Amino acid sequence: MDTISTLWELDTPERANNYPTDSAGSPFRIQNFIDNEFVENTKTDEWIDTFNPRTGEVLAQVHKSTASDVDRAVDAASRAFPSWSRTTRQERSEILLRIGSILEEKRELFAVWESIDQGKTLARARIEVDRAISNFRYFATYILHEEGAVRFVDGPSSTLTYEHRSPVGVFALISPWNMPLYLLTWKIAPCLAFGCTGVAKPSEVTSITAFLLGEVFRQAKLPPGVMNVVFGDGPGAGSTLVKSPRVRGVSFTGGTSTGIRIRQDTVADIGKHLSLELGGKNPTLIFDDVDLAKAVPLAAQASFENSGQICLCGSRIYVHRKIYETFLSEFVEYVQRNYRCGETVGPVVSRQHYAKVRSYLLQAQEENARFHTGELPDEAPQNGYWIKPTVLGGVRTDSRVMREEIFGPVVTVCPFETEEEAIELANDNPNGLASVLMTTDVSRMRRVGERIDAGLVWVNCWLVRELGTAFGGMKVSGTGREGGAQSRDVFTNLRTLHVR
Ligand SMILES: NC(=O)C1=CN([C@@H]2O[C@H](COP(=O)(O)OP(=O)(O)OC[C@H]3O[C@@H](n4cnc5c(N)ncnc54)[C@H](O)[C@@H]3O)[C@@H](O)[C@H]2O)C=CC1
Ligand SMILES: O=C(O)/C=C/C=C(\O)C(=O)O
Repeated sequence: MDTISTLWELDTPERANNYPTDSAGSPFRIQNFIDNEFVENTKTDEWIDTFNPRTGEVLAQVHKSTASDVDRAVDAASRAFPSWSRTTRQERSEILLRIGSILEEKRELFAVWESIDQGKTLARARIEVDRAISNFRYFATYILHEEGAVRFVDGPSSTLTYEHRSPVGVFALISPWNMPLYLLTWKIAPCLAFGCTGVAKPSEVTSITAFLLGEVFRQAKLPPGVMNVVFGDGPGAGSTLVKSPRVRGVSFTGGTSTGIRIRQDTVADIGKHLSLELGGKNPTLIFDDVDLAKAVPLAAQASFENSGQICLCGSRIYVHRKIYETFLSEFVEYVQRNYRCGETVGPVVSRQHYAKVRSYLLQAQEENARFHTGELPDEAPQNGYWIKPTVLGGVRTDSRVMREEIFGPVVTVCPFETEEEAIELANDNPNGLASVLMTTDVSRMRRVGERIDAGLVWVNCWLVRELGTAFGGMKVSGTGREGGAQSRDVFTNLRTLHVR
């Protein structure tokens, strides 16, 4: 049996964990999905090892696509575009709904492999598969209810003026390793719904659920070539893909420096659509009127969900001086009790990422920061990439620890005196993705919320997502927005017709 057919049946942790190798003792291999077929490499036979973050052992090997593999996928997407772009909304909607239903039937399969591959808890993985299903269902129905603007212009010009949209063309859909299926489908669903075709390139660190997704497309009878998946590294496959002149748009989620690189690599192709969702160093502001019984769990969840590996996690907590000491002791106690490695907290994703997160903790130690809980992990990870949830105090505002995205289970806590100071501290950072504001004062919600430099301001909540609202960041956190009409703007070209 081929790999995909075997994997398709392994939908419990026990069965999946017992399939690390083929009969020859090698890790199983993840192949490109082009024109609805899982295909062999065209030029080389190079593979990238991926690791189980819980153990550090090799889990699978990912196809290291060459430029000719990428070209083959772009060819397929280009050939499929004319007919896919002419399908009716109803037809596209039905296919997207079928994809959603197959994903729902295979919910446990996807959750089990996402958890093994990325390290996240199974509970977290299930939430993310549900969200992937919603991504398809949301855009499948959005396109059926979309309305355009029409105006009758009186007077000498006397025209009927209306807006018409058409799909842009082939898209590069590039996603990171922290929420692999959830974020890739956030791109694939609108791409298909608005009539574009695509080449998806998931992170080489977590490719398994994207491989399984190919099988979902096949079973849903998505026409060949409409959505292709190439695997491989960023500087190789990813970069070739975004630079291809036949690729008319790029939707990217990942690190800020990679986003800047992609922007540089596409700057001369002026008409290429670009949507970049990048890093965050998000503030959580807690005022003295809050109920700590609610504020403490919310702050902990925003800090440590998915081991802090969500670009929306709150990594800088600022607390009003009046309640600072009480908040800190309750917060630390809550984190120690509820966020435990191996139970409610998974490892970080990779050895490289472990080293990165550790380097910030080392710096914190060298700068005499206080570890209220957590510790500097060993230099070499033992049996997986485990880092304890860590709460730091006394970190200088100009420290790299305070300024840069760590993207791990690490949060800083500092006091503030006034509302004005809280806003200044929140905005004193190059990033501007998300923020949390906790207060019961309704006028403060607006006064402060409307001045925070962040594309998303959650007031007394976190990670509440309504897929029709704009999603994205300010400052170095990105370019453009996605979600509902914003996704439509990414994936379509707009023309205005004046008809006399
Ligand atoms: N959404 C977010 O905010 C995320 C932020 N990060 C941050 O970025 C840091 C680096 O993590 P990486 O895994 O290296 O993220 P990355 O941004 O390099 O990887 C994201 C995706 O981009 C691809 N890629 C890399 N270089 C590319 C290029 N030149 N052209 C086209 N595609 C390219 C990768 O293969 C992957 O699919 C993390 O430590 C973390 O701080 C990482 C993942 C998600
Ligand atoms: O769309 C969401 O709900 C979450 C998005 C998270 C990211 O984009 C990220 O962590 O990179």
